[in-house]
Amino acid sequence: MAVYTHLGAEELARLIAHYDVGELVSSKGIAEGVSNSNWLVETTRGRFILTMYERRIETADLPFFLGLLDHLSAARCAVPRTIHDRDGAAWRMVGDKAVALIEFLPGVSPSNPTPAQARAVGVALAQAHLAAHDFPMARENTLAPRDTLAILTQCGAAALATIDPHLPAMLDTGEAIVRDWPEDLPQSIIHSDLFPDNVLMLDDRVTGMIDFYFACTGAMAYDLAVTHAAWCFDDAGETCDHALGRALIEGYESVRALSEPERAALPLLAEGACLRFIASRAQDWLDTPEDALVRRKDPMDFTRRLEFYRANGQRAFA
Ligand SMILES: Nc1ncnc2c1ncn2[C@@H]1O[C@H](COP(=O)(O)OP(=O)(O)OP(=O)(O)O)[C@@H](O)[C@H]1O
Ligand SMILES: N[C@@H](CCO)C(=O)O
Repeated sequence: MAVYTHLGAEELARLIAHYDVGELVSSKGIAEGVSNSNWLVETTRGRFILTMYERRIETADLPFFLGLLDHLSAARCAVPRTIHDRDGAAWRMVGDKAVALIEFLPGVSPSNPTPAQARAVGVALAQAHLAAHDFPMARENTLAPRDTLAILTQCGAAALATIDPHLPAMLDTGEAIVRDWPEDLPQSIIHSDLFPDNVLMLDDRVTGMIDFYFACTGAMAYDLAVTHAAWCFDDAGETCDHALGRALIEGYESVRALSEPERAALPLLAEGACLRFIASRAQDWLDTPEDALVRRKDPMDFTRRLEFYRANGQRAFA
């Protein structure tokens, strides 16, 4: 369920007429995703994704997010471009909500990634990091470890314990991560949420990295660590698939070699990545009623990953 707003046929046709994309033929709400409303729109000229920004995304950030898509796709990265309207605008308002028309890319998100697919994702991520170097805009990471620790602190130990008795321990672990966090690693614009469901693939080829709505200025090795945590475990985070991890990093380094400090920092960066998903999932869990239509994501899937990185250090990446 991710169509929060009803868009009538006439309203949609009027909206599409602002773009040079032919006439509206059909439209279908897309079930996947939880943050925005998305439609697959077909016109006489092709297929497009129409996104309506519902919550969490500030309109003031849209020039950054949509400009980044255009910048990366112009550099031939596997990223959809934004379709601009006849006046050149990357987004329009429908009532009080911003909407953007995005290039449709073929492909499906892998549910059981193979090493060849993980390698291809590593390549695509490194290409995006290099291509984003000359993107002229910046955006602060609002989910850095100190922010995510603040989210957990705000939830409070008692509320966290209602999710799982082991969750409050993450408050102390989070303190340690914040204390040791490296601030001087090489930076670019990073995706920072490159889970398999944000990657479209055809066989072993990445056809699209999507959902750049957490993209920000940050350490490139942190983005690789996020991707490792997101791709290389079973859903519950109980087992790390080292072959996937090796393939991911090998693919990344085939385009951009990691420096020694980046390699040395990977375990801690991965802990910070886990902390970020523990915090956002815990907050969403507490904010979402049990009987809501949206399935709540379990923060404990990432406490297990975090503990794995803590216990294994560099061995997690061998
Ligand atoms: N450019 C695209 N080309 C093809 N399909 C797309 C594209 N963008 C999005 N989709 C489809 O729409 C679905 C939802 O998109 P997305 O994940 O961006 O939703 P969201 O609500 O913004 O994200 P989330 O809830 O994950 O933060 C994707 O799973 C994918 O199937
Ligand atoms: N990809 C994230 C959701 C976006 O913050 C998760 O799985 O928790």
